[in-house]
Amino acid sequence: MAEQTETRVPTVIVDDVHIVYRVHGAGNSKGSATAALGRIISRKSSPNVRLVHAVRGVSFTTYRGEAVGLIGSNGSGKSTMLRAIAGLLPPESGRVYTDGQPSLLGVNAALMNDLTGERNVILGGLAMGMSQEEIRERYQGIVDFSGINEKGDFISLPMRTYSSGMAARLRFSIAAAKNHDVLMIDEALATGDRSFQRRSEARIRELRKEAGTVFLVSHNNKSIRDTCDRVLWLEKGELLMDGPTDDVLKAYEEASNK
Ligand SMILES: Nc1ncnc2c1ncn2[C@@H]1O[C@H](COP(=O)(O)OP(=O)(O)OP(=O)(O)O)[C@@H](O)[C@H]1O
Repeated sequence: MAEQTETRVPTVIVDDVHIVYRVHGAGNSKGSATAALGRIISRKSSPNVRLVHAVRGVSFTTYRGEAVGLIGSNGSGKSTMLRAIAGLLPPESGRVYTDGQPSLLGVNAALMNDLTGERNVILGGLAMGMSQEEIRERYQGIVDFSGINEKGDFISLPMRTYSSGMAARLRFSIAAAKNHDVLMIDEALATGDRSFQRRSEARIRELRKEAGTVFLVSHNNKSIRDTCDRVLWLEKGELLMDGPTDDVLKAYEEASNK
């Protein structure tokens, strides 16, 4: 067997990435369907398209076993960056390389509100590529981890009857049931209560040990401090700082207190 080496294995390489949103119908004039069709045929862009340059020339590399926090004020480009890593947004220029398929776990992850929690666990598992067998094996673990049934049999009720915290907990539990190459969590921890936050932080540490890279977007500096060893600070779409958690949070806290 090959000897254990100290080489670091890259999981995500972001190389000078720019991301631009095109917002249609941003002007005052109304757009009709025929006008839009005419523009498609003539290949002219709409006069009312506004460009939002959300990420501006960001580069970094992450490695296996790292937990990386993304911080920055509202609208600084954190969620956009994660969506680009997940392959959901094409960069305007630059490249994103990933080892394996990254999974994005947002508080808005698509679960079906009219279906029961139970059905959503099964659908979520299938969507992540788990087999029926694996889902059956892990089902009880997912429900127990989420704590949804602590106050009664909620798992057999439709998701729309859940509080936003309960729904977020179930989303996290489904996603955390699988070992991910790259797991990205957008504010998921902020919504659970204290004991769930502790459980999910512990699970993030486990996921890290199981070889993946974890990204965490959060406005809660304590969550970042407790889970991440490296932090990227984005501001106005630019990478302002990239370094050890304590150094970056110190600079960030100083800047926000000004
Ligand atoms: N779908 C979209 N269409 C157009 N512009 C968008 C869209 N989503 C985000 N933006 C813009 O891109 C910029 C970055 O937004 P993003 O959501 O990535 O920021 P964020 O750092 O995650 O913010 P927050 O901390 O508030 O969640 C903002 O200027 C925002 O207005």
